[in-house]
Amino acid sequence: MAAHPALAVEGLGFAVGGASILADVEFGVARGEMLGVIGPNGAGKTTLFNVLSGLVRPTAGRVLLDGQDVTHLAVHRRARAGLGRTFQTSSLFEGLSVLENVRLAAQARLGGSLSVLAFPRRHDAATRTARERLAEVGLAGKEDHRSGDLSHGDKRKVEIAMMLATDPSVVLLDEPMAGVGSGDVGALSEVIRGLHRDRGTTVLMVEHHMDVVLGLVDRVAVMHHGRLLAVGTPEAVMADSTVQAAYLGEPV
Ligand SMILES: Nc1ncnc2c1ncn2[C@@H]1O[C@H](COP(=O)(O)OP(=O)(O)OP(=O)(O)O)[C@@H](O)[C@H]1O
Repeated sequence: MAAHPALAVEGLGFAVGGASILADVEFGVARGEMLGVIGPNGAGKTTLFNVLSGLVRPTAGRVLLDGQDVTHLAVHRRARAGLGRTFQTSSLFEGLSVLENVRLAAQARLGGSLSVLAFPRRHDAATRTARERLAEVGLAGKEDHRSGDLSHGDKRKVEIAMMLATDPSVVLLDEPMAGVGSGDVGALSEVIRGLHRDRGTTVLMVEHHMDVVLGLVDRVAVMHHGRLLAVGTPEAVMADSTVQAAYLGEPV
């Protein structure tokens, strides 16, 4: 058992204009664990992810990555420390091929010298990484497709491959099933399951498809009005009367 959770938040709060958007949010995610974050619309899930990834600075509390306080680190420095993120809306360059999109992410990771001599080697290494990550998400054979022509499900897989190309140890998936056709949900769920099972990546996932979340995660955190209502196994959380009350009138 590692000494520190892979990711933890302590006393997290975010207030703006007198409104409390997040308050006293506190939980830890163990290395290799998959945690789902659920809650009714407006509960604060996206804000929480924005605070975790560094897009939003909390007004109280701390974010710890492998025990290290990253609360004041900028997005790119957090990414370099091993935190990956996908967004609710697509972040692909639609006019580029599938391979080119993932290669760009891999190149960003490899970074380094801009020397003309070093460039071809880095380009080759990035291409190799991109092909491997695409195979991992089940897109081998689609490398040359134009990204904009893909189904929503395949676009999501490209985004996951891009994130994997940066070699993250903790990933934040923000509504990975948003806009994905029902026929693609199963395949995408398997890709997410693979992140966790095959790579041992620590995963936090916000997702509205309750059956998807409950079928994938080890534990669920339920948010309501900016607070953490409950954290536990899917069975325990869904049996919790306060959670049921929060969802009253909403399909669970
Ligand atoms: N910077 C901000 N200024 C003012 N209000 C904000 C700000 N950020 C978020 N909010 C408000 O905080 C609440 C929580 O928003 P958030 O998007 O985090 O919820 P959510 O759980 O992700 O909702 P959804 O499920 O609809 O995506 C909303 O009422 C939102 O309007």
